[in-house]
Amino acid sequence: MARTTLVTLDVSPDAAAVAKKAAEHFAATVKQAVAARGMARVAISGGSTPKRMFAVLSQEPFLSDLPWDKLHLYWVDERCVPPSDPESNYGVTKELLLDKVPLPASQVYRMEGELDPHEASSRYEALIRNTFKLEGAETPVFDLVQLGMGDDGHTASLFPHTEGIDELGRIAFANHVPQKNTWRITLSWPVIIAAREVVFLIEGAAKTEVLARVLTGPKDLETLPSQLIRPANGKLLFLLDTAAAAKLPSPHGGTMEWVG
Ligand SMILES: O=C1O[C@H](COP(=O)(O)O)[C@@H](O)[C@H](O)[C@H]1O
Repeated sequence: MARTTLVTLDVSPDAAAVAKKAAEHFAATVKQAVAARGMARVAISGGSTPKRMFAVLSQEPFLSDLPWDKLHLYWVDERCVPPSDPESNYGVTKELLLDKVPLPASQVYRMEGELDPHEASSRYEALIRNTFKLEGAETPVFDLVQLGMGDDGHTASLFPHTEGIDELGRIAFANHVPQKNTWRITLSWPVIIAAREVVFLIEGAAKTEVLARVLTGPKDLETLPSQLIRPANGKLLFLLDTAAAAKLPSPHGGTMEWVG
């Protein structure tokens, strides 16, 4: 059955402005979760896009203003490399954010990219089960999941035409990505869409075409895994720069109904 998602397109003039918006949205969501439930559980992505946001979050006003002691930080996906590798999503976050803010190390839950990917993903699933105190087949509900999108339409480490697109039962799993000749560790899309708040951060001209195809083109989940992200709460936020938004029906921002 087709579902309608209310999509909010928030378009900023450049990448620096997107980073500021993303940091403000992160902070507001964390504070709201802490007020409601006493803690905030956030899953962040890697790649290049969130780097500027990490730098913004590591400075004032966020440095003093965020309830860092109540934040529990997880990852959406990880590359199969040690944390010291420049490709490590955790490593990048550590350098730009974690080393600069008073977030307790015991509340930072990284994916162990240095291990065998199957073992690492099983350990991550167990860690999520334990920290969320899940029972049976319960799905974890993150307060915020931040996503990026590759210029091939992938999100998290759900790449086009990979087996991970069909993974419904796991919380985290190892996905083989033949086009990159590598494995990745990733949350499954049913876990991502169960979050209370899901946001995509997307910028740059390399993403213009693919973003328009994801939001306005025919449904093709195998080719465009980002189309899997239709949150259970029926709403989805895109923080974009003008380059990425250029081929959308409302390139300056607004709302749209995404039916599929
Ligand atoms: O490989 C990845 O790519 C996406 C997008 O990355 P970007 O460099 O284009 O921002 C990212 O969201 C994902 O977490 C990452 O592992």
